Amino acid sequence: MKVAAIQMVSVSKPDTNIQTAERLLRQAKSQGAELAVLPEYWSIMGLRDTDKVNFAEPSSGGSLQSFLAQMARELQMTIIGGTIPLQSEDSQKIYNACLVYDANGMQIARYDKIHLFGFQNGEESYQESNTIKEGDDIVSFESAIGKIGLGVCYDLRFPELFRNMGPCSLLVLPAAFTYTTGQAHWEILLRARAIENQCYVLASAQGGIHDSGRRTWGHSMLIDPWGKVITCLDEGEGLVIADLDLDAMLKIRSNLPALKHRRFGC
Ligand SMILES: O=C(O)CCC(=O)C(=O)O
Repeated sequence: MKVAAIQMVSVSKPDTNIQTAERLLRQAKSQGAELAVLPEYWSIMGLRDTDKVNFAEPSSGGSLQSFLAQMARELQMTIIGGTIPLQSEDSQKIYNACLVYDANGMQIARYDKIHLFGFQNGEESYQESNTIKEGDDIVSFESAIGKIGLGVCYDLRFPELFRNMGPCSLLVLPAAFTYTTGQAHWEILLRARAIENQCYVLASAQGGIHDSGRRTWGHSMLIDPWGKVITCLDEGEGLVIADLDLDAMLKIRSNLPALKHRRFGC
């Protein structure tokens, strides 16, 4: 199966971001992708956190959900819709939600980001819990290539989230890592998740300077179950695309059966 991760430098105008997402999804399809993932907050990343709340949709439907469903149906592709803001019980807070659509345009999974990013170093400060309501449920879904597990951005730092999904063929991570923390940790963490779970990891990022002034790290990539980076896009808009080789994954699991050697309770 050919999979693509789309990288964006989302601006403050959601309509412009929707046009960019559409163009890049069509490009992924034209290059043969059967599954594509958008980055975290692809429609609203250029906005300040407090303004993002105004774009939240009800979970029962809205224009971002219609767009994702329609693109999946038209392009006959599984679309992991990065994240979009969905309303929560608290009108001041949103869910940072990753919705998955199958090639018929049906929503088949929803994952709400569980771990909320907090960081301050004197120059930069982020506190997602001010505007985001955390999810509680670990989410994976079945596909033609086996189980696909979902995480969002900061979730990458919590290995137990992915372990608790059971063996997946592919972990997918829409993200918008900060430049500072991404430069230090992004690739290492992604490769660690691939190595310890002996599966593919597909990460779709924001990569550049946004209208809000925030700078993101980019480096969307696909990593194989041996921990090798197969393809990577440093900065700017675009996509990475590559084939998954499930036989190679099974061979790695058989040569080095670390998943079978787990000792629960030790
Ligand atoms: O974990 C990190 O260093 C960055 C996370 C992040 O930017 C986010 O979750 O929005």
